[in-house]
Amino acid sequence: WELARRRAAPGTGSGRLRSLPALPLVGSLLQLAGHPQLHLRLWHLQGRYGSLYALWMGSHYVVVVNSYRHAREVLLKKGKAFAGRPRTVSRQQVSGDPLPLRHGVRRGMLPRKALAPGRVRVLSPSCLQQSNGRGSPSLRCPPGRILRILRPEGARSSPGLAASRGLGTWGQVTTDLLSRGGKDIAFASYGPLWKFQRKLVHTALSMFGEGSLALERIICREAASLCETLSAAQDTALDVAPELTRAVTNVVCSLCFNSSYRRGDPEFEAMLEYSQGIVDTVAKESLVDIFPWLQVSRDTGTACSSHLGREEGAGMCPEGGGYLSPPGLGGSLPRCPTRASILVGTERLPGGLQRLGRAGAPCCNGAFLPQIFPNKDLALLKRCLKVRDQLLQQKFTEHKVPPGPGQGGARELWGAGAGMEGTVPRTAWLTRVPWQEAFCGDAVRDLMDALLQVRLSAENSSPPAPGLELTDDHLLMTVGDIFGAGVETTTTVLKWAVLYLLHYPEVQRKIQEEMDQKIGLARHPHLSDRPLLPYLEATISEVLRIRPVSPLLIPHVSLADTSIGEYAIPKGARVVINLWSVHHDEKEWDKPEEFNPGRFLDERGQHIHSPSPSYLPFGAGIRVCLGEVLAKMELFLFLAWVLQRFTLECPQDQPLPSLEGKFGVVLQVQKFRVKARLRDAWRVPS
Ligand code: HEM
Repeated sequence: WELARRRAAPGTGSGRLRSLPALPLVGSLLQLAGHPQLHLRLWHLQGRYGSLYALWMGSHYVVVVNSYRHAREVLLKKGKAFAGRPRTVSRQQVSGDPLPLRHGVRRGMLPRKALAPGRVRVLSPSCLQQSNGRGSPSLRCPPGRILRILRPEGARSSPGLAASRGLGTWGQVTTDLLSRGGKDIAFASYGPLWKFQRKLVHTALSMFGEGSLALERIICREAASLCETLSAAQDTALDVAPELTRAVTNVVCSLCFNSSYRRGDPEFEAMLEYSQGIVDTVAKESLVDIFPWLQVSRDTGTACSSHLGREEGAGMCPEGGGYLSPPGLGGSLPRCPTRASILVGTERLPGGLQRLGRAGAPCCNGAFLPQIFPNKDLALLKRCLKVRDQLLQQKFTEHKVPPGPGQGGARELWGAGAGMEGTVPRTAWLTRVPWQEAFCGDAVRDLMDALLQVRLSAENSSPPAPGLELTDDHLLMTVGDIFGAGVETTTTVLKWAVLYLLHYPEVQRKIQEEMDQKIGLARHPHLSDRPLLPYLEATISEVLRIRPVSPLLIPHVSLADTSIGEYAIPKGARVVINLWSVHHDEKEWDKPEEFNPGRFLDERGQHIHSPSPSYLPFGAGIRVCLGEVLAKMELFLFLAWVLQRFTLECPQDQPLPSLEGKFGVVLQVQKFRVKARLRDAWRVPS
């Protein structure tokens, strides 16, 4: 206990934010422990610390925002200053100076073969220790080659020091794995590349989706298929979760890959499984995120596109901690004794330079602490990501090589479903036919095509725009993001909506009455019916309020010294917006615990409006959800189609399912079954 101390929050006097007590190393973990619902714990803590307070997650300084006033300041007024995301590694280009070494060997003692050009090399932490803090760690390489070592942002020396400074930006191991170190949109740091990716997806979404009849047709096709399934399972207790997931997945799949799944497709089953694994493990502020050195590297590396399929370049995959053996190298890579290798093969740099080395992302964290604690969550996540990456890679390759006349494209070459249970197809064939030649940019059918086309035009324009270099990883992670962010969120909101309709049959009746009056039975609902169905719209809004699918948004990070209210917020602080608190604030909402769609309607019940500005289900400002329009289209059409035909009921022999969520990367619904009864008007008279 003598070691116990209160860490001082930054700022002075009245400008100092109240902070939960914190112990060295573990931070405020003891105050948060034992409560699986982090958003509720943070909500309750307001009683003692006020609506804006700080805490320590291990060495991370975290500011918790529980009120709309402060959320608005973070997201809207100072959106740019708070637009960062937690990161594990940063890219630091090497200068030419020798690496200052604290322990271990000096530069001259590095194995010579490790620096030989054109060779794959793996340096182990035992021979290369971290910098002692004097600038970027660097090594002088043979001419024309650059050795690059990545370190966590802000980590100047040891994690201990970072912790004592209090603002260590030791990052989210799980989200870094998920996004290959932030090469996606959701977890990428604010910067020109992130802006570029966001703009690309935004344009592609408007091209293929939002507002276009094509997307409405896709959603309606899936809604019809969902209704068929409900019809076939009529009067039995059905787990609707996989059906809703399939419907939403198919919309996103059509958008991203111009393809969809039938019921029972093994690829779809694999996808369901890996998605659940990711939801169960990512971004729960699990121990491995707080203490990255808790992870164990195993040989379960995920396929990293920048190394797969290249004749040159191989080594340890940064994401998975495993080794990749590319064609020609025969898998005979040296192993790092501590399995925390940091260097991998070569990578092209603009200007013909070759870059050697890539951090074993979270594996090394620049700290090279012994990795001795097994971590089940992490192992599960890596397994799931491996499957996801194989799938993404397969789709990616298919898009690069579209089917020629009489060909089934890449899928035919490798066989349908290839890659899911086996290994990712090697790209030896691709190296013979450069994708740039095979890719048919004229027929842009989906998001993947659109991204490839941008990439192609960027490659053709010389010199490439600085800082806007889209690698294969960026493309894959961007599409992966749309999948990750687009499927789980929308499906979860649909599940919550069904659950609330079971609890509130009078709400369901009112929606159906409204539909009967305004649409009738002679036609299907369309998007243009939205203004005609305000009660359905209000119900969707109330579901999004009472059970925000992303109760803590995605953590933001301050990019400069700034402030919230009168409190100083230092650069690098993580800012968590507790959307649960914002949506359940009694000062903003009348009886916030009550499910009452009517609160979103005007006095005449004909127009939808929010009674309080304290409503941010999609976030706001610079980092606002990219799929808000698409998600709202899906929620409206799926619910309208189902409720036009079916009445949803709780199976007689079962109690009403719980309305309590399970905190995770989304606020999950507990498993439940539902009976979909065909409404009388739809029954064919016998
Ligand atoms: C009902 C469904 C959805 C809800 C409630 C939702 C909510 C959110 C929230 C709260 C954020 C975080 C904002 C922040 O950190 O400040 C977010 C980010 C994001 N969402 Fe959604 N989302 C939904 C559906 C979608 C869909 C369908 C897509 C894709 C088409 C999507 C793509 C994204 C992306 C890419 C981000 C990251 C934006 C960035 O960091 O710049 N979301 N979403």
